[in-house]
Amino acid sequence: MIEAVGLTKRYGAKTAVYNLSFQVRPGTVTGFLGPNGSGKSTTMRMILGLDEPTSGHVTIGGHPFRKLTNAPRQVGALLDAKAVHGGRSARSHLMSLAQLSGIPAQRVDEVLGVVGLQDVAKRRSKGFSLGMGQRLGIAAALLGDPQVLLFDEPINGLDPEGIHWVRNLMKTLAAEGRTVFVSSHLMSEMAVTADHLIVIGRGQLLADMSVKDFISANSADFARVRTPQTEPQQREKLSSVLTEAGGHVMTEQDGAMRVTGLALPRISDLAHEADVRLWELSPHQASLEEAYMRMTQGAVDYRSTADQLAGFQQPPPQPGGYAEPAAPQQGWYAPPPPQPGGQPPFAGAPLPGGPAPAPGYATPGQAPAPGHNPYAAPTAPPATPPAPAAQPPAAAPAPDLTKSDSDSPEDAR
Ligand SMILES: Nc1ncnc2c1ncn2[C@@H]1O[C@H](COP(=O)(O)OP(=O)(O)OP(=O)(O)O)[C@@H](O)[C@H]1O
Repeated sequence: MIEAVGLTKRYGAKTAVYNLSFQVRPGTVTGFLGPNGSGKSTTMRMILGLDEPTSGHVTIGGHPFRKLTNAPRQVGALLDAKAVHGGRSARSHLMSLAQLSGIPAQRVDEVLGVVGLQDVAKRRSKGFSLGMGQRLGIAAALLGDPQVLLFDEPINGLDPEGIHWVRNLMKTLAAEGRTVFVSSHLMSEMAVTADHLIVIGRGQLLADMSVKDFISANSADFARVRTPQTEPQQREKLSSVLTEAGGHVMTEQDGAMRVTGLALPRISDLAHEADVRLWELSPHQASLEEAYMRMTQGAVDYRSTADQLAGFQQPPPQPGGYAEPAAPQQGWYAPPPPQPGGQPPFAGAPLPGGPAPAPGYATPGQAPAPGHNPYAAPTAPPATPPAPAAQPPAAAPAPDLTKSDSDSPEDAR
């Protein structure tokens, strides 16, 4: 088991990870999710003893990584697939790692087979594609047949077949009782790979829950209902009627109502009885990706200016309910409001910008709901979220045991 307690890492004025506490248990795939720059790699480096926490601590099987005896046999990691001497063949790279840890040569051939690189084992890795490099990195992580495995964005650069393979590999490793901790910024991928999720934003814990709980909290069907924008009293009237009838009504950023607990025909009948005109009544299912984006929207460091203009830069969710928009905006899924002449005002991709986090989640600066994380006692986060670094990150290198001054052809054995 991996256990982090109050883990904090500062690089000068930049707080990369703040007061992070979680457990990663054996026998499950735990997804580590967060937007770019949220602190996933920094956390993984601290787990692997490559970065020293500013405060707090993290252990593997009860011990700090650096205190583990023959660590490569206990913990395997893929942090940076490019941390390979390009002049060496895949086999030679793995052989050098194996020899450093007293692992027999036979195991090198085994893992080459597991990752499907046996036919290119003698080719120099500098000619490898991104996907082949990822496979070689995964082979290196598996070399010591460790009980604990960490993978930082393992599906980067893989084709669909490769992604499918990584997904199954993670599940198989977990089914063997191993602890599997895998980072990603793709909720959709983690939903089909992981059993448990740890979500961070700006270095802070946003959620720690099973994928099952995440799905049940976020996949509910709902109806999107819109009344004429010019007549807000119609919306108020319908909202009261729907609530009285047992529906749950929330207001989306663009002023539409998100209604759960009532079937569409019933909503239509109630609107008709209340003499309220509808501009939209449509069925929807909240997507996991949407829920994840909503959860992390206040914690995204890097965002396209085009996205900001288009409305990604919404105000953070309001505690206890959906934010009331200052002015009607385009919704996530909805077709544009009817225009004179029937022309949509603009065409474009659906825009996030959304409602409050689902129950059980924390907004940045809050601890997640109790019951999900044993450490989730309310904490006092920094008054303002840590600002993005002025400089691009100077990522600490993964341990590269393969560096050599030689780049001779003999290396490609
Ligand atoms: N050595 C360093 N010196 C200064 N700042 C750093 C250093 N390493 C990371 N950071 C900063 O810490 C923050 C977290 O970075 P980290 O690489 O851990 O995020 P991440 O979630 O892994 O991002 P990504 O998904 O883009 O890989 C970033 O703002 C980054 O700029």
